[in-house]
Amino acid sequence: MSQWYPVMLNLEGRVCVVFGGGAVAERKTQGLLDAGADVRVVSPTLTRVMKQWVSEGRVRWIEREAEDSDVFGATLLFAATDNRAVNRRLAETARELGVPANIADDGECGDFIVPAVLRRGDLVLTASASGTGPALSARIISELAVKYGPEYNESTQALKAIRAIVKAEVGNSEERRELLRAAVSDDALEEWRYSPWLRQDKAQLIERLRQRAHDRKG
Ligand SMILES: C[C@@]1(CC(=O)O)c2cc3[nH]c(cc4nc(cc5[nH]c(cc(n2)[C@H]1CCC(=O)O)[C@@](C)(CC(=O)O)[C@@H]5CCC(=O)O)C(CC(=O)O)=C4CCC(=O)O)c(CCC(=O)O)c3CC(=O)O
Ligand SMILES: NC(=O)C1=CN([C@@H]2O[C@H](COP(=O)(O)OP(=O)(O)OC[C@H]3O[C@@H](n4cnc5c(N)ncnc54)[C@H](O)[C@@H]3O)[C@@H](O)[C@H]2O)C=CC1
Repeated sequence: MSQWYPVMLNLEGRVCVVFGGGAVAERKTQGLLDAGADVRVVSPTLTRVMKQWVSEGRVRWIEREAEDSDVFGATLLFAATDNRAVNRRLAETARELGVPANIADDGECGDFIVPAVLRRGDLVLTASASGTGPALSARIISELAVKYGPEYNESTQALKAIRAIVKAEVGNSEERRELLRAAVSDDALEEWRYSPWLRQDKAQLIERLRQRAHDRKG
C-alpha cells in the first residue's frame, strides 16, 4: 500500500465505539479519554481499569458481544476484540456505513492506525512505524520523553501567550515570522519559563524577540 496520512483529530464530545475490553481496548480508550471523546465500549468483559472508568461515568459500557447496529452514528470505531472474524466483520460494517475504523489485529484492513504518543501540554509528539513494529514507535517516544521533559508543558503555555502578543503587535508578516522562529529556540523557551513577567510587558517582549532574531541571523 502507499503511505499513511498523519492527522490530528478533534474528538471532543464525539461518540467513539470501542469493541473489546482487554489491554488493547484499554489503551485505545485511554487515548480517546485524553482527547475528550464520548466513549462507548462494547464487550462482555472489561479490564479492572476500564470497569473503574465505567463506575466513574467516564465510559459507557454495553455489556455484550458486538452487533452491527453498534456501529451506527460512531465518529470512529476501534475493533480490539481477540476474535479475528469479529474484527473483520466490524471493518466491513464500518466501511459500508462510512465510519472510519481502526482494526487492532490487522491495521491495513482499517482506515487508520494509532501512533505512540507523548503529550506535553499542547505539544503532541507522535511516532509511527506504520505497523511494521509498534515497539519501535514506543521506544522512540520514550526517548523523546527524556529530551522533551515536563518543562514543555509550561513552554507551550508561554508560547501561546507570546504568539498572541506578536500577532497583535507586529503588522509585518515577514518580521512576525522571524520573531516567532526566534521565540522557539531552546534558550528562548527557557527564558520565557523563567521570566514570566516578560509576557506582561509587550514592548519589552518584542524588543527581546528582535534581539534574538538579530542574533539568530548572526
Ligand atoms: C497497526 C497497529 C494498529 C493499531 O492498533 O492502531 C498495531 C497493530 C499491532 N500491534 C501489535 C503488537 C504490539 N503493539 C504494541 C504497542 C502499540 N501498538 C500501537 C499501535 C499499533 N499497533 C498500530 C501501528 C502503529 C505503529 O506502527 O506505530 C501503539 C503505538 C499505539 C496504541 O496502541 O495506542 C502501541 C504503543 C503505545 C506505547 O506504549 O506508547 C506492542 C508493544 C507492547 O505491547 O509492549 C506490541 C507487541 C510487540 C509487537 O508485536 O510488535 C500486533 C500484534 C498482535 C499479536 O501478536 O497478536 C498488531 C497487529 C499486527 O501487526 O499484526
Ligand atoms: N494493535 C495493537 O496495539 C495490538 C493488537 N493486538 C491484537 O488485539 C487483540 C486484542 O488484544 P488484547 O486486548 O490483549 O486481548 P484480550 O484477550 O485481553 O481482550 C479481548 C477482549 O475482547 C472481548 N471480546 C471477545 N469477543 C468479543 C465480541 N464478539 N464482541 C465484543 N467483545 C469481544 C473479550 O471479552 C475481551 O474483553 C489481539 O487479538 C491481538 O491480535 C495485540 C497487542 C497489541
